[in-house]
Amino acid sequence: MEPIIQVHELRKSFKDMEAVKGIHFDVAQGEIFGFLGPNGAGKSTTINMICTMLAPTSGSVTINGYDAFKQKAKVRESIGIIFQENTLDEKLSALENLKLHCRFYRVPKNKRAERIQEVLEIVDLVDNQKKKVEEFSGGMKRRLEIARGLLHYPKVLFLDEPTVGLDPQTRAHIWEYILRLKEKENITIFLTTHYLDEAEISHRIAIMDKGTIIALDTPDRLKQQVGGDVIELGTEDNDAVAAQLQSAMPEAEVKQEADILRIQVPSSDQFISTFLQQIRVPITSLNIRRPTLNDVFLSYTGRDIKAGPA
Ligand SMILES: Nc1ncnc2c1ncn2[C@@H]1O[C@H](COP(=O)(O)OP(=O)(O)OP(=O)(O)O)[C@@H](O)[C@H]1O
Repeated sequence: MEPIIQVHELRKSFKDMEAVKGIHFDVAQGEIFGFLGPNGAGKSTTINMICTMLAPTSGSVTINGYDAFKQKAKVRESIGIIFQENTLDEKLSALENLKLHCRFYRVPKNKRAERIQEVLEIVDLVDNQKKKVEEFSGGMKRRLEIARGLLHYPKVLFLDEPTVGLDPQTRAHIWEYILRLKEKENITIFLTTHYLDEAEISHRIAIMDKGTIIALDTPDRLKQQVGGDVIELGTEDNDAVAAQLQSAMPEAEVKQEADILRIQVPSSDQFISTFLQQIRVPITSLNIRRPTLNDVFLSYTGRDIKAGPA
């Protein structure tokens, strides 16, 4: 089957600043595609081009078989976008918001009522449809936005930080709804998030940095590529231990974080059997674990995903 999104040699310059430097990737139909990167990496610029909102400097994007730069209307019919900021009309009810959007997206008149109830059901808002949006909780507003993004039967849903600012329980619920809709409508999901535990849900993850895609694979394979074990060590003199470690185990990747050393090694065995005993300063904490997506992110970008621009 043809990929639903095909991005080829895509570039964008703002004056002499090249924000996107000739990137390539495909997204398969029905895939959850995670798109990660530190602030300023070029993610929004890329998404805006894919969604027809920004003209590229060069390159091509095909969505659902349509050229994103020559067949904008067709592409817009094929996609739903859930922005970070609330774009609902707070003075209207949920139902009125959805009706308005149906008109805007030209959902056929005879299908509107049925489709509205379908999407309300997916996000569990049937009983609240007559309430004004200003009376909704943050989680309910997000769910309504997701419902609205689905009204016109899009093939691809762009979710930009779908759960930002929500509490963990509401975040978990939003994900239940997103997965439910994936099951019901076999939609492709293009996801950006700064929550790496949420990115785990992706079939594949692309990591963008400084205008290029620096890694693209399944979460498991990305973690395998980082490989080995991650040791988090706190001592009373981290600087001295870091220097000692660099000469004793040159293969170890050592990063100083707030009050710990984050050490990546092919295997923790040697570290435990020899190095740990050589440390002459008191150890305050020790944790050994397998790499997480955050380690993948750190290893590729050199930054924590929650950190600001380099
Ligand atoms: N309209 C614009 N004019 C000039 N420079 C821009 C414009 N839009 C983006 N940039 C620059 O392009 C680079 C990429 O920005 P972009 O917003 O795509 O990054 P991002 O990965 O989405 O970051 P964030 O996670 O913070 O949203 C940044 O250096 C940004 O300052």
